[in-house]
Amino acid sequence: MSLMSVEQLTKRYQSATVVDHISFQLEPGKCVALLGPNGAGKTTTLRMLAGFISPTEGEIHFNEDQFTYDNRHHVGYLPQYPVFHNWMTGEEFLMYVGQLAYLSKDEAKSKAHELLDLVRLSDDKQKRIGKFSGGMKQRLGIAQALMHDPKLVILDEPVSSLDPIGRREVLNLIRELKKDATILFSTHILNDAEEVSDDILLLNQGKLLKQGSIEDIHNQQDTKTIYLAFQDEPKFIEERLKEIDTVFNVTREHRDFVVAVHDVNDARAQLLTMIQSEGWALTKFEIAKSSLEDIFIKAVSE
Ligand SMILES: Nc1ncnc2c1ncn2[C@@H]1O[C@H](COP(=O)(O)OP(=O)(O)OP(=O)(O)O)[C@@H](O)[C@H]1O
Repeated sequence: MSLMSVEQLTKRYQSATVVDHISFQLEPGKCVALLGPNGAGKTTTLRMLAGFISPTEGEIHFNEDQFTYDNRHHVGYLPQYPVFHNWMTGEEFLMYVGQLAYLSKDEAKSKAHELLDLVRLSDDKQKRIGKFSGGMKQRLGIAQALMHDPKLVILDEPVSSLDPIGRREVLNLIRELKKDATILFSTHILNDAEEVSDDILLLNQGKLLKQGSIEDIHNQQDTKTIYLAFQDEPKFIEERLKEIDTVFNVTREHRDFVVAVHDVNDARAQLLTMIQSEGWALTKFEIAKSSLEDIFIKAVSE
């Protein structure tokens, strides 16, 4: 059963529709990347899901069997530009956030220590936040989003402003968090999405262009390429490969035959059957994936 269902979610500002009837479900335990170019509507979507702004139309439901009241109790949120009290220490800040979430002082202290440990800031817990690096602040921001044990953790561009080291630290942390929580994070860095997320939502001009697992989205591409190489080049190989229905083009790249196909699963089965029955000595069989960047650019430009 899904953790959250979003139906026809829409946000209009005056005449501008910035989120346009988007529908999707978030499955528990998944890490989902919300992708889209600048101005696509990512922050607006995340702020509606977190309960900070109201939709103009549409609905957001948490699984009703588990939750019955205000969604905000179940969502932890890291804004794109988090603001801290720089004169506080990391520990003080987390305890303050915990008390705002109705934890007792003792509960807040113990949760703060647990999370400082998780985000690897225990050694810096007495340091003023003003002296933190960008990566440390972002990790503290993630810790504050977890203080009330939310079911869903929403992170708005958690790595975009960080240097490579800070980025790596936060990506590692997301990878760890996804063992226990459902995570939805926005980014326009496609490698990051590919590296840590299970599913993606691709938003452009307020519309959801693609959604699903990264693997499914790769597989949905219209065409695919399979690279083949053989120990000894079989005779009339190009003509023979073109006999397969789903193969629509064969070209050469050095020793490789580059086989363009419509349906990769079909092509794999038929190519391997042909190669085996002909006894051709195969030395390479490689399915080239379109990168997420290719898919993103194609979807947005269409
Ligand atoms: N309060 C508002 N009033 C009017 N327009 C708004 C408001 N908030 C956002 N917008 C507009 O909605 C559109 C989507 O903005 P949003 O911040 O959600 O995009 P985004 O995908 O998060 O972009 P970025 O990657 O640049 O942060 C933009 O055109 C923005 O100008």
